[in-house]
Order: sequence, then structure tokens, then C-alpha cells
Amino acid sequence: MRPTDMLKMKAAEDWILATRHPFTAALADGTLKSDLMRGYLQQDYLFIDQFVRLLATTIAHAPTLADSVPAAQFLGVITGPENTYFLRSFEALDIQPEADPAPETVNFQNLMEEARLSGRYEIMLAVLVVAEWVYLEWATPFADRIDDLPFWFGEWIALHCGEGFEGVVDYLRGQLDTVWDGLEPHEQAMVEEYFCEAVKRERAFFEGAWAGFPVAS
Ligand SMILES: Cc1ncc(CO)c(N)n1
Repeated sequence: MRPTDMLKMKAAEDWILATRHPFTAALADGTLKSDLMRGYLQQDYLFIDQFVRLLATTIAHAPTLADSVPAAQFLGVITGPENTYFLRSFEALDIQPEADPAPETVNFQNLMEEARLSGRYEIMLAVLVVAEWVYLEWATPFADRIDDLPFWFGEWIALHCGEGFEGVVDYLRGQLDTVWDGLEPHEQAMVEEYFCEAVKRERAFFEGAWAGFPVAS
């Protein structure tokens, strides 16, 4: 079994709740209240700020150029099409990008910052694998809805499914799977801790979004 499949199994309970959440079900139905989407996008843009720093540092720790290229290209997607998706959505939904971070956002930002500052490639990967794999899993079953939804729902699904994004998740998992066997048991335990904590914080983020993050205007 791939080490990343084993890690996912360890986090099974939170994983299921994070990837089959009523928030994403409502988003894909097009029934999600605009204010819930507004609050979610403002908080997720704060998530992205730390995510970009983590991904950039992960690139810097890749063992070879070849190992870094897919991550570097993905960084271009986040800071390119995904960033403009956020800016267009803020405009369409008539809100500003800036907001105070909610507790669920702070918790996730802190985990990403800790992973980045750990200087450990496998710890950075553990958090990145969860963030992208959870999103691939919730979004993929809704791929056929993309064209029928307003762009702020449809493009959010489109950014997280399909061949390109599957390739990103497979690459990140491959990096973690490859380094796993060379880790000491205490290092593997640390990876598992970060992995499970990231899944918990993904779930908590959707729960916060579903309860309603305050909307800054
Ligand atoms: C909270 C969260 N997790 C994962 C992703 C996917 O990058 C995202 N945009 N937001």
C-alpha cells in the first residue's frame, strides 16, 4: 500500500467528514447562500497567502530540479488562474478581499507556518498532500455541474478536479511516498501527526464556513 493511502486511512473519520461536507454539496447544487460563499472566499484567500509561502518553501526543499518542476508549475496556477478567480469572485459578489482571519483560518495558517519553518520536506508535503487531495476528492464527483453554475461556484470545482489537478495530487503523494521509507520511525510519526492534524483542520474549516464566517465589507 502506498504510504499516503495508509496515512489517509489513519485519518479516515475526519477525511470522510471533510470530503463529503454539506458546504461543498450546497456549493455544487448552486444552493449555497451567497453570504456563506462570501465568508468562505475571504477566509480561503487568507489560507492561500500561507499556502503560497509553504509551497514555495517546499519547492526550495525538493531533492532535484525534476522533483520541483510540478510544484513550481502548480505555484503558477495558484498565483495565476486561481488568484484571478478569487479577485473576479470578490468583484462579482461585491466584497473586498481583506478580512480578519477566523479562528479556523488561524489554526490552518499556523499549521502551514509550522510545516514551512520545520525545514523538513516530508512535513511540508504532509500538509500539502492533505490540502490538495481533500479538495480533489470533494470536487471530482461534481465535475459534471461546472458549466451549469455561476462561475464563483463552477470554477471553484473546476480548479480542483480534472487531469491537471489529479496530476498535482499524484505528484505530491509520489514525493511523500518516495521519502517515506527513508524516514526514521519518529520522523514517520511526525508526518502522521501533521497529516492527521491537517485533515482535522480541513474539516474544521468547512464546518466554520457552513456555520458562516463573518463577511467583511
Ligand atoms: C482550506 C483549504 N484547503 C485546501 C485548499 C486547496 O488548495 C483550499 N483552497 N483551501
